[in-house]
Amino acid sequence: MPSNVQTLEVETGAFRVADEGPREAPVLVLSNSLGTTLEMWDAQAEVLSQRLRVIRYDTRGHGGSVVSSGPYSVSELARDVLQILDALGVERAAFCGISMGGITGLALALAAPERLTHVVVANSAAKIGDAAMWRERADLVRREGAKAMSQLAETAPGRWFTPAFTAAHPEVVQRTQAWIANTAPEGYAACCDALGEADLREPIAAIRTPTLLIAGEVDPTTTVADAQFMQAAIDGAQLRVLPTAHLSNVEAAEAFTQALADFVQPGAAG
Ligand SMILES: O=C(O)CC1=CCC(=O)O1
Repeated sequence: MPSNVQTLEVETGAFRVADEGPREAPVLVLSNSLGTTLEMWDAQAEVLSQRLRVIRYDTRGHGGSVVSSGPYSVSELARDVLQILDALGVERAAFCGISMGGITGLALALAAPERLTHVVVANSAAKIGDAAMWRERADLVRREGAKAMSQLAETAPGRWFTPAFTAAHPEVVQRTQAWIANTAPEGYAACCDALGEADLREPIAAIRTPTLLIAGEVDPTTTVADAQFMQAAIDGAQLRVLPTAHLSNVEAAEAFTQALADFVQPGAAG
């Protein structure tokens, strides 16, 4: 469970932020995936906030953060991160994002490399899916509202987890389904707009921030091949593949936390 949760009012809106761990420690920012909230990072925050200052936030359109009307863009999502860091007086941080959070990390590493010590891009891609699919999903959610969010929640386990994990951990899976079911339709749709428009396949070659890519072996959405493409494009990027589907930080929480700690600050996971 997150502690020290606050609503931060910044120029670009109000953001629900949890800020945990020693004030003077190096900072790690955690950024959620589409249809989830900062609670998705509970397992990582619990361990890593022993030695790092862990700042997590609900992405625009999600959880308790601002739901402005769309379309959003990944540049806008990256700008929100900078506003949050500015408001908290943080000059430089390591950034770890999953899926939508991962492509936000790529945009951040391109727009403001001087603010990042490391970037971890999990279960993501330089281009996620295709524009037509995201347009269809955004249209459906805008048309059907809460009914579409319930449908997306019902089908989420098939995208997010392996069948074995879903069968073994129904209570964890149900908790994640509640996040998406409760996401504001316009916030969700506006993030789909951002994903449909984002194509960083060429720009990422300019990234010089130390980069770790994490992929899920059987992720149906952002594949190992997507991660290998990024690894080939980004100088020195490392790649870890975990035995998971899309939400690798939930499905393989311990291994994910260890990989993140080993990269950002060896010893931070004990
Ligand atoms: O479709 C999903 O739910 C998976 C996903 C795609 C982008 C993201 O952040 O999550």
